Amino acid sequence: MESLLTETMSRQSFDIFQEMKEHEQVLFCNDPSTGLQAIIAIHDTTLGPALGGCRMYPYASTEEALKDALRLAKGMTQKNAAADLDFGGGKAVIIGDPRKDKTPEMFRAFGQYVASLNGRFYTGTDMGTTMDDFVHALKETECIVGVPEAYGGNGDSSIPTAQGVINSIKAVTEVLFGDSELTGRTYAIQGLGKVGFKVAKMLIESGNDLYVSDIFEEPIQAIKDLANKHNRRVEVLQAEEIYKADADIFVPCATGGILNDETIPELRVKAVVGSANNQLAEDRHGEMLHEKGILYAPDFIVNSGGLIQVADELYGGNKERVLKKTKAIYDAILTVLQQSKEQQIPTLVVANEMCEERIRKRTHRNNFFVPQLQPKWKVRK
Ligand SMILES: NC(=O)C1=CN([C@@H]2O[C@H](COP(=O)(O)OP(=O)(O)OC[C@H]3O[C@@H](n4cnc5c(N)ncnc54)[C@H](O)[C@@H]3O)[C@@H](O)[C@H]2O)C=CC1
Ligand SMILES: O=C(O)CCC(=O)C(=O)O
Repeated sequence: MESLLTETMSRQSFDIFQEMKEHEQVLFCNDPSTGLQAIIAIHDTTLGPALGGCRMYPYASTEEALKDALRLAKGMTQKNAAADLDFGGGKAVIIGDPRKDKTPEMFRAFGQYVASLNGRFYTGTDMGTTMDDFVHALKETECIVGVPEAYGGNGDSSIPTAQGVINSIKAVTEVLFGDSELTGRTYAIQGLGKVGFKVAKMLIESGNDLYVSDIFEEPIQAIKDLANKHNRRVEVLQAEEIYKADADIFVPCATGGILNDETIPELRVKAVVGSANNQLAEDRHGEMLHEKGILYAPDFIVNSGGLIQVADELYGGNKERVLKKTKAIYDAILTVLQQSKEQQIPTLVVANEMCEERIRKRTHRNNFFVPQLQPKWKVRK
């Protein structure tokens, strides 16, 4: 907080309300006793309480963390609308190194801040956090999702997220090659974490060789071991080399902003389909991919499997319902790709319009007066 204020004062150009633009609320959480420094961003609650995961990342500055939280929260409004869920967009970021700085107390403190929002924000895992972290937060608030099955939840949300990525790859191969076969294509996977590793595993088990990259050695070793067991080959690329991989499909499953002015000219793939949130550095990069003839499957549809599962948890949890909705990601991606082809416009434009239309229609429903609900003030009958 202090560093944000210092930055704000020293750089006249930084205006927090300008940064927030259309966001409803931002909560800065500072708990020196546990070392917690977090930002909760709520973008839009027109469709319902905000729902979105919590990322832990060693941000270089508070400004960088704030920008990430704001952008991720906005993406959740789109993702909830795209998946036809009655929730709004929000996201949290914890500033710190997930490999060194986590403690149970930190997540309990985080849980208290979530509780203070009194049902305006539900959260769970994202990059750098796991279900175990949120078991601590759950002691302070019920507004936690992606809860382990042993605690009555739907369990690991990265499983349906990975399944949604696979379903999206099938839709893309249908458009590229005329069938939805996973086998016989080449894939370049960036990031072998909770989602990326599962995607890589499914692709190896379907008989594919892979290009992969990660910044840590353990997941690389684990995927090599798995590939060996299945007689498949994994070629490990340095972080920056993954963009130049001679593959059919690039599967980004790590950080955002990786499709930008520097990387797009390097891409040799036919399509980009991955779980990473906010893959496009800016919307105009969707256009750049379109002009280059690279199919871009919009991230907020591709990676909506986890959200579908955690939202379902709040309605009592039903695995069949989740599976059915996760399968529908295939149809949604296929529709976006087909419309983009027919209308000769970028896939992002089609997907954004689809979300805006849903929000417009549902905003109208939310405005409808329901007589059983008590008005906030006393009204004569
Ligand atoms: N977990 C989920 O269910 C969902 C995740 N996502 C998004 O998918 C992405 C991955 O999420 P998780 O797998 O949960 O995160 P994770 O933290 O479990 O894994 C991320 C992996 O990426 C690696 N990595 C980080 N920077 C890298 C770089 N520059 N190059 C290569 N590898 C790098 C990390 O070492 C780690 O292995 C994130 O953008 C997240 O927001 C989106 C929807 C749901
Ligand atoms: O997948 C989750 O656990 C929460 C949903 C989310 O934050 C996301 O889709 O980015």
